[in-house]
Amino acid sequence: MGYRFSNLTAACQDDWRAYIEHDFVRDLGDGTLDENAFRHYLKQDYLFLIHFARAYALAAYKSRTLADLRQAHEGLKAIVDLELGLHVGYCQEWGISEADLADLPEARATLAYTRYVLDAGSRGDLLDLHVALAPCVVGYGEIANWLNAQPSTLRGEANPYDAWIAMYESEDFQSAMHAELEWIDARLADVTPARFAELCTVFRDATRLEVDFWQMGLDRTD
Ligand SMILES: Cc1ncc(C[n+]2csc(CCO)c2C)c(N)n1
Repeated sequence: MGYRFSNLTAACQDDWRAYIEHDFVRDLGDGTLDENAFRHYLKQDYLFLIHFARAYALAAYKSRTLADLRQAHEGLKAIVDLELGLHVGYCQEWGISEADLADLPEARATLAYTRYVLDAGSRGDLLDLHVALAPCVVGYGEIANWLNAQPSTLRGEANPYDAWIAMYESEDFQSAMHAELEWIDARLADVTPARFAELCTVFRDATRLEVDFWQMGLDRTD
């Protein structure tokens, strides 16, 4: 008993490192990532964000307290009112129009990951849902910090992906990540070992699906 978020990453260290230090991430950091791989990722990420917004709506439905309901509402609003708009603008800078995004076929890796999160949350409680979302929310913050610690990472105009790194290292994003960590830490503090084992499975599976999402970008698979 007395678990914390770090016990989840420790329980699936190999999968977690494979996600944080994926070749897609390394190439993005040193600026060598194939531009078409990045475009493929950006397009699929638009669909990912839409389903992620649905997951926050599911979190609202699963909330037992006003505090949890407000948190889910904030997450949903952030994606629908802010992040999707920013994403569409960012896609345009990469030559992807709104029309391209509107009739995009969903890649298998996007389908698998997003529906897995929604299913883990539907089957379980609010903690299962947050644990399924955590590789996304916490992982991208950790990736930005990991990239900044690598000597091979190139920052500024020399790297076409600099804006991507800047987004996830930003204070706004890092503080949202810490709020999520605190929420999960508080709930993990009193779960039983059997319950923790269930949550580890959810966390590991979602992490593996993040790895597949990066790989989909590199391979440009549908
Ligand atoms: C495959 C994939 N995984 C994670 C993120 C990052 N992300 C998406 S929504 C969100 C929560 C903040 O509202 C975060 C951190 C992404 N873009 N694409």
